[in-house]
Amino acid sequence: MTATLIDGKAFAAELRQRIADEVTRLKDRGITPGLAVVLVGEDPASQVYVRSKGKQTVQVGMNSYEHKLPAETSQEELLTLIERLNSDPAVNGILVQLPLPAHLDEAAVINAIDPAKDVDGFHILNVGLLATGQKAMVPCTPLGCLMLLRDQLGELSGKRAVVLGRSNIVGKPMAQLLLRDSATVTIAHSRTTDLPELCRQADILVAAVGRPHFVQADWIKPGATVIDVGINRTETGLVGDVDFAAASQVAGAITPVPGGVGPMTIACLLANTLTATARVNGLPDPEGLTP
Ligand SMILES: NC(=O)C1=CN([C@@H]2O[C@H](COP(=O)(O)OP(=O)(O)OC[C@H]3O[C@@H](n4cnc5c(N)ncnc54)[C@H](OP(=O)(O)O)[C@@H]3O)[C@@H](O)[C@H]2O)C=CC1
Ligand SMILES: Nc1nc(=O)c2c([nH]1)NC[C@@H]1CN(c3ccc(C(=O)N[C@@H](CCC(=O)O)C(=O)O)cc3)C=[N+]21
Repeated sequence: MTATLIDGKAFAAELRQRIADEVTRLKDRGITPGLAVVLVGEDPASQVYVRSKGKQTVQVGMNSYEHKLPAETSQEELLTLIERLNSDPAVNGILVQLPLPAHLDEAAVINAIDPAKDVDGFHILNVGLLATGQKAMVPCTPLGCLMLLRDQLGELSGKRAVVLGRSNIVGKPMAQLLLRDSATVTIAHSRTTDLPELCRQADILVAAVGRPHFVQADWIKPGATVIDVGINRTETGLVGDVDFAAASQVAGAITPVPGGVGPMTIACLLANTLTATARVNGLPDPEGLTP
């Protein structure tokens, strides 16, 4: 069997087009959404993402504000910037690129962001709102994965889903979204026993582990839908957490790396910025951009 390729790049391009159309409508009312991205330090991979985010923000007609701070920035300086962005009406979304340098308190920084501008959905208020089924800002990567899964499968209700990874930015919110769609969800991690056997029961397998080619073809239930979140840089280039070549002979549908979840993450960041802008202006949520 050869799996259907889930084209995240094309899906993300369509999503950005819809966002651009909505931005045009907002601009007619005198509203231009603005996204502020804060990068502390000079991590080369982070610089690439931030540049790419800034470019796509402008392409959909939004204002992009980039704040690049030196690696030695103090907690106080960073919090002062966040306070300034919180009270700036031109800024509708704030993203602080993670990971932060070790001397900074990541949780304190995230929780200092106005929850209404928290387009990453990492603030404890948004985490709690999502967990209790209330209107939240939803983390971009899991939201992008959910969109791809719904597009591929239609209905997720009753499906068995296994999420590999329990991070606050991918694994846990992914599990919450799948649960909200009434999938039967198992979260696996480094202490999980009999991982291959567990994965073989999954109709939906989401891999967010951060290890190249970790998921083997014989862990996959024939016909399953496989979402590969992993971004791993190796000598042979960018690879996911799934052994793609072998897995695509077993899976029913699978995302590639690159060109799968990655582009969806950035498109969903713009979607969240649009949603935040609509909400702060008392407008209804834009159609199809929220779970
Ligand atoms: N495409 C995109 O847009 C994005 C991609 N990523 C990528 O996704 C991947 C995961 O990211 P993130 O969640 O931040 O990573 P983390 O390192 O925070 O979490 C990794 C998770 O994988 C688990 N894990 C590690 N080793 C094993 C193992 N041998 N067996 C089972 N579970 C294991 C860890 O378990 P434990 O908790 O027990 O340690 C942990 O829960 C990375 O490759 C990252 O680059 C991340 C964000 C966005
Ligand atoms: N506050 C915060 N929010 C994030 O959402 C966040 C973060 N910090 N820190 C880092 C991770 C990682 N991440 C990616 C975004 C896009 C691609 C992406 O577009 N990838 C392309 C390839 C890009 C390339 O070639 O390097 C693809 O998969 O096709 C990947 C990874 C967001 N993250």
